Amino acid sequence: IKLSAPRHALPPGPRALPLIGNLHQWPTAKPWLTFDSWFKEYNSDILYMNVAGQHVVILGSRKKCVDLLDKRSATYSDRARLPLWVDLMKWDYNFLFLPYGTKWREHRKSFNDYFHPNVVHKYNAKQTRAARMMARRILASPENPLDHVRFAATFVVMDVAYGIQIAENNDPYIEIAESAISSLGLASVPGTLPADLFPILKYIPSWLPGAGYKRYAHSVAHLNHLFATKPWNATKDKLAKGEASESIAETLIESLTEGDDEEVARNTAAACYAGGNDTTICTLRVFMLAMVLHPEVQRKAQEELDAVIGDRLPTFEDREQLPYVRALMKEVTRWQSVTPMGFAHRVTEDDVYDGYFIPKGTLVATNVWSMLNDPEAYPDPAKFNPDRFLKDGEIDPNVLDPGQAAFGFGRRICPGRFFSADFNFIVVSTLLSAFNFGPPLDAQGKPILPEVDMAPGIVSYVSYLDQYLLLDATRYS
Ligand code: HEM
Repeated sequence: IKLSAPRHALPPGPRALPLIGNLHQWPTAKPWLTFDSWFKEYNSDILYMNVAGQHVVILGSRKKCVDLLDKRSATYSDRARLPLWVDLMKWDYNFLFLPYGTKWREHRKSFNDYFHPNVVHKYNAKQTRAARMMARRILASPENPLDHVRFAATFVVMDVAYGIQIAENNDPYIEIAESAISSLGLASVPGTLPADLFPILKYIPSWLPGAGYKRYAHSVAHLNHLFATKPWNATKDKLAKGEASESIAETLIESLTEGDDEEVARNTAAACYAGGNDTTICTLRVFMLAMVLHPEVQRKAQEELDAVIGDRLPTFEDREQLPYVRALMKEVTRWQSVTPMGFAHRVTEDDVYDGYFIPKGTLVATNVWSMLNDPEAYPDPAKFNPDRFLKDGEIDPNVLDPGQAAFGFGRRICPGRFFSADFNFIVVSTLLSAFNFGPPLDAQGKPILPEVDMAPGIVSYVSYLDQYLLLDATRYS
């Protein structure tokens, strides 16, 4: 007699209904907060939901993420099948969306060649130039500093990727890229769009009522195609004329040999903008929000900058001597994560973990917010407090670096994190050296403070910051 293997239970979670499972309970507004409360309610840092037939596991601790996504990465590194984004919107040039396999591996390897921690220093000169350009632009028109920060983040990425120096206004590449990127705002978390949950929907003809999103998806596909090809072809043309300046695209094009398929090379350059632009801008928005709300932190960072570098603007050589600024950046990453649910992985084999069954095809979401707000790792987690990372004036190695959760896990961990840390350092230290951030004042002279509100999205951003942010340039000389 063949005995069947003992059945393992699925992880705990809300009770499911027939057919739709937990679809009706899937949280849409700030899902990371709902999941955090469920971890407590079910007394478990691993939860299970069935979203209309799709298995979803939500992890709420770093240990669980490391155990599964790092240690079992051979089976936990796939991505959700996202037909709307990948097949219809043609986001597949961004390897974030590619399924685990040869094509993803080729893209990842090619990208790593240019973003490895040992090579990113090559971009420091371009990053410093962009930060200084930003400071000059703010000085010339301080009304909306966020625009200048966005410009700097975009300028540096286009310069590093293609050697293209974008125009100050109405740059054609940026118009294409921003329109395409904004389509990502359509969904809150991967798997929540109708066509992602029900792949059959992608076959609905776009003229049917209710299928407006499909028409929209076609227009995004066109923009995505233009974005992946236009700056790449422009670099090729310049190279042919001997006019190309140093860039990742230039090196990639030069290394292509007759008959090579250009796709991986072209997508490597395009992924710099696609992966890095919004995340960087949103992180810098969190920084500015924190400065408006916490003048005492701002003052402390400025005192450190003044003591270490005096009158000039900061450079990368100063970084080691600026522990408070480094701690401040860690706290920005932790306090309001711009990727509060990371980016879901998919399991490619049935698995058993901690006595629970995790079926093949499960989407594994990482509730990064819970990890970065864990009071054991970070006491009084809601408080913005860079000092939590310091001991005797130096970075305390015993406090968990928030980057250990904020940038994801395993083989899919963010490959742009070293570049991002460099750019954010030079922008933040330049801004703090040159400007004071503060809120506007009401008629009685009282500060009008912004709310801490992170809008849901694949990349979450601080809402309503613009009208609460004032800069004064009295520090600039
Ligand atoms: C504060 C800045 C950033 C944050 C918080 C961030 C966060 C993330 C996260 C959470 C993931 C998914 C990891 C996972 O699946 O476990 C990811 C993937 C990725 N990031 Fe970043 N990122 C940032 C900056 C950047 C930059 C500057 C670049 C490019 C220069 C970049 C390029 C990518 C790419 C290409 C992937 C896809 C990796 C893959 O699927 O194999 N990111 N990032």
